[in-house]
Amino acid sequence: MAFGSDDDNAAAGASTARLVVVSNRVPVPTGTGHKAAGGLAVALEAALKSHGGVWYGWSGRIVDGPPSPEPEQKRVGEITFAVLDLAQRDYDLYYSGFANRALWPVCHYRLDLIQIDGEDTEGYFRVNDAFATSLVPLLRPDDLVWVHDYHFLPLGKALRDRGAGNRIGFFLHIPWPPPDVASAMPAYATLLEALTAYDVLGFQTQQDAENFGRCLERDGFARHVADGIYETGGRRFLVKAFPIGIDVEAFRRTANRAVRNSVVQRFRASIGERRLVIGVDRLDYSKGIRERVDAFGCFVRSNPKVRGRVTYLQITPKSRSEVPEYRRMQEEVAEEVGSLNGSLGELDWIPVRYLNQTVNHASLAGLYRMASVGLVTPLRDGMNLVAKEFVAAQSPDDPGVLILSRFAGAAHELDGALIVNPYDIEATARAIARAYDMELEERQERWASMSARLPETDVNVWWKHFLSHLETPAAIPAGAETSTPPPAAST
Ligand SMILES: O=P(O)(O)OC[C@H]1O[C@H](O[C@H]2O[C@H](CO)[C@@H](O)[C@H](O)[C@H]2O)[C@H](O)[C@@H](O)[C@@H]1O
Ligand SMILES: O=c1ccn([C@@H]2O[C@H](COP(=O)(O)OP(=O)(O)O)[C@@H](O)[C@H]2O)c(=O)[nH]1
Repeated sequence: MAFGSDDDNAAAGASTARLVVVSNRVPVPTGTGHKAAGGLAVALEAALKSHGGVWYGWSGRIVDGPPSPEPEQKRVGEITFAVLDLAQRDYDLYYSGFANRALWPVCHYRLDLIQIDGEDTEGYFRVNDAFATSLVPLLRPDDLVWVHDYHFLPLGKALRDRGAGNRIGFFLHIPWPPPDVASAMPAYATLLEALTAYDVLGFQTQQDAENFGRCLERDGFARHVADGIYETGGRRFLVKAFPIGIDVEAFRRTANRAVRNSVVQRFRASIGERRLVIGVDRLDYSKGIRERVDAFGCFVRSNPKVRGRVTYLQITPKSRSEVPEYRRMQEEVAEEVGSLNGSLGELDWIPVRYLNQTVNHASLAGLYRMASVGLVTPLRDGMNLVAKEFVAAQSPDDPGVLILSRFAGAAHELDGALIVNPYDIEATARAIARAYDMELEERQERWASMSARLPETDVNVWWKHFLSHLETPAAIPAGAETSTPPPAAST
């Protein structure tokens, strides 16, 4: 089956329909002079500004009593931010429970970490229903609705059940595994059936889109009709890869200015002439941080000449700390770093600088640019924007080398990186050594090929591309229809 032979001309995004974006986190402006935080938030804000619209989701607040069913609304320019509070119990079941202890591990191929709990499952569907019930009165018949991520898999179906006839799209920011792994999800059949209610289902990579298509076909949830188009119950929908990216020009500009950034200057002074190896990740078991620390240790042990001459900076804000698997790995990583610094460090040299803090983009860009090596070695990752930011931040005259896990979505595009299997500690250590010693000419060649690819998935191209497909029902070219009978449905 083929997914997304590309009609990129469609990326014009000429729609005039109003847009309704739904995501768990909503960057509600806090005051005057507001600026959205991350690249994704900035891009979705740009999409909403160009169409006018509503950004709907969780307020970020947890309340003691029952939350109001009426969304709190705040209009800023062309965008209305509409958010619901969550009761503590609903947050525990829907977000910390089902989303982050069942869906997240399954989608990241970690069946050993999955927690299946009937109350979490019930809570997840109930919260999705509650979000749908409160959204329906805000919808106009012509609105385009764009739902984001694993928190809201059944939201489209819940909206349809409440009468929404709109075009509704869905984008999954995390991987979608093959059928044998995906079917370990609790309520798998209910989730898959619910997903067929969307008009467009977007994934980070071709592989994720294909995995999802195989789930649909293997278990009889839908029939493949042609080129990513599926059919069930008399309606058709599109399954396609829409790889996300960063705002390339904005990030390049930030990096160019970053030499003057005082945080970056202070850091430079503190490491002196030492070479910099950098990692930037949320503290998540999917990011492979422990394996990476081990690989760095192995690199130092097998290359005595680098002792005292290199600093590995790992910037790692804590994430989802209320989830036991995250708390456990936070302790494990801290222990690993402590043990490595204890055994390899010297009176005047600490090999790993480990920070549990969020660093802003302006400083990050400067740190990426200063680094000789960028370590992006997740065990599994939907895309990984850090990899793209690292490339965008480099100076063409003296670019650093990206070491990239083959299991990050970004590895499908950034072929100039040194691609590694992050489970193989010694091989990753050898890649660090190779990057550390790489000649300028090879570094420039590798960087140029990656840099040239960044604009293809620029985040503004990404949202225009997705919306152009959401606006226009997928047409099947004459003669392209397949005639495979639908496989028998399983429960
Ligand atoms: O909202 P949190 O629970 O604090 O988690 C933060 C976000 O993590 C995930 O990010 C993913 O999206 C990135 C952009 O598409 C992608 O590059 C990365 O590979 C994914 O892990 C999650 O999908 C978001 O919903 C969370 O807000
Ligand atoms: O201290 C930090 C750590 C991370 N980030 C940003 O958080 C995003 C992480 O996105 P990615 O796709 O790499 O992973 P996710 O955390 O979404 O799984 C990137 O834009 C990073 O620049 C940041 O601004 N400050």
